[in-house]
Amino acid sequence: MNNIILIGFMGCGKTSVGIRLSYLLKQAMTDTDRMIEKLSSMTVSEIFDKYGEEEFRSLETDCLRKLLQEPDNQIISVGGGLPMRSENRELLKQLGKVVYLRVTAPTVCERLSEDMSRPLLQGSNPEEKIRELLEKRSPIYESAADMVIDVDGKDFDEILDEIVKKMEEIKE
Ligand SMILES: Nc1ncnc2c1ncn2[C@@H]1O[C@H](COP(=O)(O)OP(=O)(O)O)[C@@H](O)[C@H]1O
Ligand SMILES: O=C(O)C1=C[C@@H](OP(=O)(O)O)[C@@H](O)[C@H](O)C1
Ligand SMILES: [Mg+2]
Repeated sequence: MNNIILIGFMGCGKTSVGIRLSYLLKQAMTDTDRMIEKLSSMTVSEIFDKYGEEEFRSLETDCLRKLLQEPDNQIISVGGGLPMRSENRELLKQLGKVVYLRVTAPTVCERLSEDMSRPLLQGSNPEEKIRELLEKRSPIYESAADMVIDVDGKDFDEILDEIVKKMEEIKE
């Protein structure tokens, strides 16, 4: 399929870049977190609290299977942990081109230190958790990606420009 899928760590900008890319390219947009919240009538935090992370991961897999049945040419932003399941990485490949928005820990800390909506960062030492998780996940994001965009210090327009240019390059 020809979707564009945005992956990367929490706070790298998947959802906000996805919205802007969808507007720029005039393509529909789906965010898997929002899709799960809509289908379950619960927030991501409520799902983690009530059913735990594994159940949330299964809902993410369900989302990808549903997206395979939906119209093509969408922008899809996924949750930061979704590519950790190998089954999900296979589904992402089938769905389209995977764009990894690569971010460093200091930028994530700056953006998310006050944020209460990400259950995995609600412990006593979010900075340490961010560094730990980022180190563990980075090689997996890289292995799942068709292209990598470094996002630190870049504004949305710069990131969109890079994505569009690199998409054209890999089409040729
Ligand atoms: N390139 C950027 N420049 C400035 N702020 C950004 C950038 N990308 C994301 N943000 C901000 O960081 C926060 C997290 O972004 P979000 O799109 O929710 O990330 P993700 O979906 O990857 O977790 C939001 O407040 C968003 O506005
Ligand atoms: O990295 C993760 O495991 C998660 C990332 C979140 O999405 P964002 O990456 O959009 O913040 C959301 O899916 C959930 O809180 C778990
Ligand atoms: Mg998001």
